[in-house]
Amino acid sequence: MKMPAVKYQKGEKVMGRWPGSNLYYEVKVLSFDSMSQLYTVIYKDGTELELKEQDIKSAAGFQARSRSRSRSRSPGRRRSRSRSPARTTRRSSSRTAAAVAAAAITDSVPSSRRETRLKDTLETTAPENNSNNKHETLEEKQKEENNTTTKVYETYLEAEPEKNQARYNLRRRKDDGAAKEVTAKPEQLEVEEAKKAVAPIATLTTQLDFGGKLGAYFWLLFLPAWVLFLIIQVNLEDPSLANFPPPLPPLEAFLDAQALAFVILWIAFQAMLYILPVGKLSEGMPLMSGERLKYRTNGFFAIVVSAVVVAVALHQGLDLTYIHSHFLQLAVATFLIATLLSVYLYVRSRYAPQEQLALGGNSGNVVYDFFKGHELNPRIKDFDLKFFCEMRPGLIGWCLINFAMALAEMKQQNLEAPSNSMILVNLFQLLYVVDGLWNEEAILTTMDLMHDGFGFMLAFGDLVWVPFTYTMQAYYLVRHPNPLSFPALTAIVILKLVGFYIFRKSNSEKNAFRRNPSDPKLSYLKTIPTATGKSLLVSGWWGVIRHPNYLGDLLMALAWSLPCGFSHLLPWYYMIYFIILLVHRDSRDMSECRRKYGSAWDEYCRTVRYRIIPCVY
Ligand SMILES: NC(=O)C1=CN([C@@H]2O[C@H](COP(=O)(O)OP(=O)(O)OC[C@H]3O[C@@H](n4cnc5c(N)ncnc54)[C@H](OP(=O)(O)O)[C@@H]3O)[C@@H](O)[C@H]2O)C=CC1
Ligand SMILES: CC(C)=CCC[C@@H](C)[C@H]1CC=C2C3=C(CC[C@@]21C)[C@@]1(C)CC[C@H](O)C(C)(C)[C@@H]1CC3
Repeated sequence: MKMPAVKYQKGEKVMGRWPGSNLYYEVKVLSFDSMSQLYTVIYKDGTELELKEQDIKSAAGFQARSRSRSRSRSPGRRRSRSRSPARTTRRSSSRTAAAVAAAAITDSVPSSRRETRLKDTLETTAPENNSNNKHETLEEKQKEENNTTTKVYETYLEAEPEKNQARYNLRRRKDDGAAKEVTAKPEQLEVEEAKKAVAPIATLTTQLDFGGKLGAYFWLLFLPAWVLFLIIQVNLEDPSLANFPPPLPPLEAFLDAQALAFVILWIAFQAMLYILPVGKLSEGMPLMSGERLKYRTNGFFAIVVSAVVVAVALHQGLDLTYIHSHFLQLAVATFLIATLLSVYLYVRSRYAPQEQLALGGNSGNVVYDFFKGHELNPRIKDFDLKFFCEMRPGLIGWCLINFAMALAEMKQQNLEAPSNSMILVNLFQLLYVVDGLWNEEAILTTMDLMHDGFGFMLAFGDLVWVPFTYTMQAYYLVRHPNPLSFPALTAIVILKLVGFYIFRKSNSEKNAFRRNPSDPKLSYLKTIPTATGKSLLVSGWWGVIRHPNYLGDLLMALAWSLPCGFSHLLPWYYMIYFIILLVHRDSRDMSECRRKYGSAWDEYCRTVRYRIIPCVY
């Protein structure tokens, strides 16, 4: 069989396209892999990538074309015609190819800097294929108008993020040691290569979160103990810390077969609602492999059906105050289930294919990996365990428990209706959950779904922590009434609504942008392109602070604790925990984004200086 000729030879200097952009840089061909039909090239900054032939142009042809086209262009353009990437580097020797790509900035940078950067973009653009021609026409226009500049350029980049992902090997060849050899048939190569492109490498996780291996031991013991402590302490007549430690109930009081049966029934019921072919099938964000998973986003339907079923059961004489009187046993039963689930998740993560693993959770330490979780989207057929656990039994269970606490309060305090404080806590948290389920699709662009492995931390968090500690305010109010004056009530409601508005608007803005960056409704937003092909919002909510959604969430958390008054610290536990959680989450996210977006992220951080509270933090 005659082998096709290799177009570019080893050592040859050619122009290689930078992944996710239309920028071409001088690169040297290192090798050609006839199996995958990919060239390994090295950029001037030392980056080694694998490129397809169509993303390489011969240097001579590239310059000739640039020159002839430049002649017919504006003087500004002509002046720069012979500029090579090398010259770009000379002007600012520290700028790498990645940095230049990332710095093809938007309207947000001061105009002088913008011009300089725009030049980089224009001068290195190749005119070869149709899309490039389209690009170029747009650029010409931009140059003439000189005000919308790279916005158009960027829209073009963003229009094809998946294509970009599939076409480049973003993995540095230098790190390639652990990659498997390609043994697939030629027709499979395209897909296999796309998968290989950004698949995580089977290296050990070295950067450990949550206090590392020792931290994992600590959290594994502390988190369940803290839940038990809260439940026992808050139920004391005087839950103040002066009564710490609370008297421990006898061991047999922790376990209750009936409570376990209720929990299993509840989870099974939610699982049944989840798999019903009702509601939208939403697409998740592209995975490392380029694939997009489908999720049944019928959470709102699930909570409505659950409410109807609970109402019918109440009508039939079900005593929901059982939840209050057996809170401890229900929590222990749920903890057992979460632990079993985590063991299952740990075991299956050991057998999961490379491309389905999260970056973390592979430290080699069983306890740490069990705690952190390693498989990104563990599924049984189409049943997504992480999505289900995060959005259903715990979240809807939270509302059920709150409602049960309102009934228990009426029973305990001989009331005809729940107190105002209890009503506020119930309504506020119901709004939070219903909103989360109504906008269920938005969870697909959050950190948990996109980056974190599913292990004990999330399984326990979703199934135990959320329903049994987020309900602490309602649980507290059952035995510790806190009457509210009308002005206090009004102020708390306003605070909740302001927080909710910020939370919802900012989450929706990011979600809409991530789903369709070229959505005309978002065209007013300024963005920073990054070398990955994705952009970062730098105006709108995400231009005010780096985590506007956290700010809204924190204001809401404040509104949930205020109805409990200031007599005790425990109903404020959620507020304190949430500040710690979000500050830690923000720093985790910062490191992750810096790793992903490099200098573009630094540019974002320089532009948007504050993390969660404007002008403060
Ligand atoms: N009640 C609770 O217990 C909890 C509630 N939450 C809430 O859940 C929601 C989701 O939170 P979380 O997942 O932590 O984080 P975010 O929804 O804020 O997601 C962070 C990701 O958003 C993307 N991003 C960051 N900055 C920008 C930008 N400028 N432009 C575009 N995209 C950007 C990045 O991902 P990429 O670039 O890869 O798309 C980043 O990794 C929040 O509202 C939070 O308050 C969170 C934790 C607990
Ligand atoms: C201490 C410990 C075990 C922490 C685990 C953290 C989890 C409890 C939280 C991580 C992210 C969460 C989110 C929600 C609930 C809490 C957990 C699971 C969330 C589902 C609540 C409802 C919101 O509308 C939300 C969908 C935005 C939110 C997403 C993140």
